[in-house]
Amino acid sequence: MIEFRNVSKTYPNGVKGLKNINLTIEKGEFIVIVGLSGAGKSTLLRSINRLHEISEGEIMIDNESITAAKGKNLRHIRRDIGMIFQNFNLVKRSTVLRNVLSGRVAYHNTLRTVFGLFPKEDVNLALNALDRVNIVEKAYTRSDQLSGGQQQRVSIARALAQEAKIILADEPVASLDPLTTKQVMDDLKKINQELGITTVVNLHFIDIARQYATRIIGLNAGEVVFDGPVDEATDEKFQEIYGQQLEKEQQRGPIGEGAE
Ligand SMILES: Nc1ncnc2c1ncn2[C@@H]1O[C@H](COP(=O)(O)OP(=O)(O)OP(=O)(O)O)[C@@H](O)[C@H]1O
Repeated sequence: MIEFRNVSKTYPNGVKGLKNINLTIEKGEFIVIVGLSGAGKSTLLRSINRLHEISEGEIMIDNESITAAKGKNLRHIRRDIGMIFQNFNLVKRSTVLRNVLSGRVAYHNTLRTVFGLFPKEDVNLALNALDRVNIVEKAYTRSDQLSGGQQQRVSIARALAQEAKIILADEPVASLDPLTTKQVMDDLKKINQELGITTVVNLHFIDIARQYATRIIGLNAGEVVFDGPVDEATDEKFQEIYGQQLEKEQQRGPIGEGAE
């Protein structure tokens, strides 16, 4: 469970990224956060694992305050949280397997992992993770030889190898075409359903959000302006919330059918 308690974030230049956010995200939910550019989606997502520090309030992960956590305790809470980025964040010159194994780093002492000495169980875990996202045959390929969609699947496998209980995905499909978008979103949904991993995804596009989310949270200017199930997140509702701002944003069409 992730809990935001009166969370605000003010950037050093005075911009308010988040304004008094109160939210509870239950285990196993698939949350999509939507909002226009600058609404605060990244700030909210990245505050969960403290990639961004909040200015006020507290964030609880399974009833433990990550806001107050330090040192080993903080590392342990973070170990349970996998992160997926728009640009994949892979070591491009390393093999796929090595990138996935990096999800195990937090479980071992540094020296061992610097030399790539992962136990056999970790290698099996990494290969299983790659199998789950259907690219195990790429395990020994250099990451920069993969397509964007495949690289994003490697980053999902890395979060699986990490044995994350929560996955945060910050615009995971923003650099991908519609077909690959579907494959990556399907993978995220599959692991959410099969493994019960709580998933929080930032997306720019409401129609993709509606296809995958169990609950949609809408942000505007750092505030929660919508929080509800998919069937309440209608075009009319979003028109009412975002009004003319929405019309200026390009809406992406539905994801193509027939992808694997
Ligand atoms: N490092 C920073 N310093 C100052 N202001 C920032 C910083 N990062 C973000 N902001 C501001 O905080 C607000 C929220 O930004 P954030 O990146 O969270 O929005 P977003 O919804 O993720 O937008 P996008 O979809 O464009 O990524 C914006 O007004 C942004 O300009």
